[in-house]
Amino acid sequence: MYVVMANDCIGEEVEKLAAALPEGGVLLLENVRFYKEEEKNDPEFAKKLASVADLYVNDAFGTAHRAHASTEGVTKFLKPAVAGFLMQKELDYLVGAVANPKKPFAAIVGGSKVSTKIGVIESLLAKVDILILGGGMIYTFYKAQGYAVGKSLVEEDKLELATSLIEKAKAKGVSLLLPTDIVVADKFAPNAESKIVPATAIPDDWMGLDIGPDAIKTFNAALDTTQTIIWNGPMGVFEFEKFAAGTDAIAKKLAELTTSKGVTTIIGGGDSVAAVEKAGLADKMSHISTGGGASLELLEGKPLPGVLALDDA
Ligand SMILES: Nc1ncnc2c1ncn2[C@@H]1O[C@H](COP(=O)(O)OP(=O)(O)O)[C@@H](O)[C@H]1O
Ligand SMILES: O=C(OP(=O)(O)O)[C@H](O)COP(=O)(O)O
Repeated sequence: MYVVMANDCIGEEVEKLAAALPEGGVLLLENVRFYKEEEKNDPEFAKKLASVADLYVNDAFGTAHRAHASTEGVTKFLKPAVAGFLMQKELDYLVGAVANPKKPFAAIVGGSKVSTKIGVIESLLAKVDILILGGGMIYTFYKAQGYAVGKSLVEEDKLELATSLIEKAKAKGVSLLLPTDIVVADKFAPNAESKIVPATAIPDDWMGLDIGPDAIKTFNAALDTTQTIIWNGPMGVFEFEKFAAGTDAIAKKLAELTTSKGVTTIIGGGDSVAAVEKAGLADKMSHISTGGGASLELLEGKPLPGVLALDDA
């Protein structure tokens, strides 16, 4: 196959290379973000990008939440403007499976802070049967319930929100599961001292960095009852080997449920994807999203400008 790369994404050289492209050839352009006009969604820049093409296929799901010149502006100058195969798969899973899931449907939400996941938790609460929480955000939930959390990560200004999310789950009949035990560390370091404690008995001067073995057992038993699972955010500080067990266990469970029971498993981008890839289980899941921010916005129910700009099929 004839593939050629240009040193720019607009201009004379690009025009010449495009004009000389043989049937079936590929012209790869330089990164559009080297121009500030890209992120500003400058119409003149979008027009220049469009000038060498006849139609537009957007397969960059990871940037679909951005209204930039190459994702949104360019669609005003090229028709048809359509989704590529990857974009279609991302939308089928993240919109389709979540809007119309095989039930029971569980969501696992982790990661560092509750503040960055409020939208996704609230949106999923309206759809799931089971909501499993892990990662750094759980200490805000524990503190809101009056537990001592030692030096664990807590967002003091989100305590009321945590209480209201627990109440919302109850009102909607969603089974909200918080870990019953925790792996605590004496410092935030890969070689920290660690021990397993009940979630209700985190000692002063220690911090929770992973979910414990009882929590893993309970979470696994809940996941065994499901048909669809969506996962966003690691269960602990998985970058440190010593605190990766909870995240690895969830990754293994999802892989097993997908292959042996045909459960639909969707990994929603960012660090959870990195964790699944690190565990070598990426090809076992039903869908691994290529967009961190984009998948989160979709799961929050926000429209993506890069998708809205495309023509209906
Ligand atoms: N108990 C914890 N304390 C502090 N940080 C945590 C804890 N559990 C997980 N994290 C951190 O959360 C980060 C991922 O959070 P986030 O960016 O919200 O997830 P994602 O990228 O999957 O959406 C990881 O770097 C991980 O180390
Ligand atoms: O890497 C990307 O997204 P991700 O880190 O959210 O997966 C995309 O390129 C979007 O990046 P941006 O947040 O700089 O627009």
